[in-house]
Amino acid sequence: MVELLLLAPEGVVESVTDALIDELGALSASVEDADADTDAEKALFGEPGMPAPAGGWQRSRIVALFDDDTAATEAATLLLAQDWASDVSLVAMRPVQEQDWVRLTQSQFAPVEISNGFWIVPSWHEVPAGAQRVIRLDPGPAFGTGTHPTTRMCLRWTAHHAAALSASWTRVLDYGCGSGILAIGAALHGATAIDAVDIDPSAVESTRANAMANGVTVNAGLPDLASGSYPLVYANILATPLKLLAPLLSAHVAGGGHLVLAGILERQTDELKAAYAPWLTLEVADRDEGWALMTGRMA
Ligand SMILES: C[S@@+](CC[C@H](N)C(=O)[O-])C[C@H]1O[C@@H](n2cnc3c(N)ncnc32)[C@H](O)[C@@H]1O
Repeated sequence: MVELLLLAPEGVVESVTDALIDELGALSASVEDADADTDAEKALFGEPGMPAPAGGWQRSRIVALFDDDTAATEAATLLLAQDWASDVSLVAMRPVQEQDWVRLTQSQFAPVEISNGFWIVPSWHEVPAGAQRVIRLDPGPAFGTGTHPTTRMCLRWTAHHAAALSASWTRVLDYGCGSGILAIGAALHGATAIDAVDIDPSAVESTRANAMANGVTVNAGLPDLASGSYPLVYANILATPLKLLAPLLSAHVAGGGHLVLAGILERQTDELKAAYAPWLTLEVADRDEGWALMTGRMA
């Protein structure tokens, strides 16, 4: 296979990628910030709920993959002949080494130990010796493989509190379930009635599939599914939505129940504490790679 490396200004990036894929036979086209890691780099995405600081990168690096030399040459010639593409430049045309992409991807996801004997293990790996509780999970479209510190902290909290909190496992809510990993982790520690909700329908599907693959029962659906109060509520989202969701999430925590929040950077903990103060007192329960886990108990 052969790849074309192109540079394009903000205004034409979409037209270039559309033309490459729809008309010029590219097998794929990826777009990156051409100024990444330089002084010219500008932030593009803000946090959810905040306006994006810009509509696109000033200059994008586009990498388009073709079957062979002839297809790549023809595509480059046709593209660069368009008058709307006069500011697009061809930086390189180079052969791409054939790779075993499946093997390469799999090699990047190793088993993760959450706490003593509690593991997350991709389906293509042997279960490590000594593992007592195992979540079998492969990377998929939904967030939550166990490699992110926010997920790991929630699972660690689950493992450390399972024995002391057995009364809380009767009803559990995983709000923003992604892959369903927290719900599955709770089920493996004895939770029985678990609702897992997400605004993204593909996350709901992933949660259902992953729960089934792990042989546990999780009731997954869109956020409307959450109803009434739960002795234990998890929400690993991000600081801005967690602040907006404070009244709703607090209303779902039963008297004496626990709220476990993640997706919060260490510098954001005071804001979160203030947002939840009308309902409960949040404290930092764990820290990992600049992220904080905050928990609180309803009076
Ligand atoms: C960081 S992922 C967490 C996934 C998983 N619970 C974990 O701990 O790895 C956050 C998830 O929350 C979902 N989400 C974001 N905003 C939401 C909202 N307002 N209501 C429900 N789900 C939301 C996203 O679609 C995403 O799947």
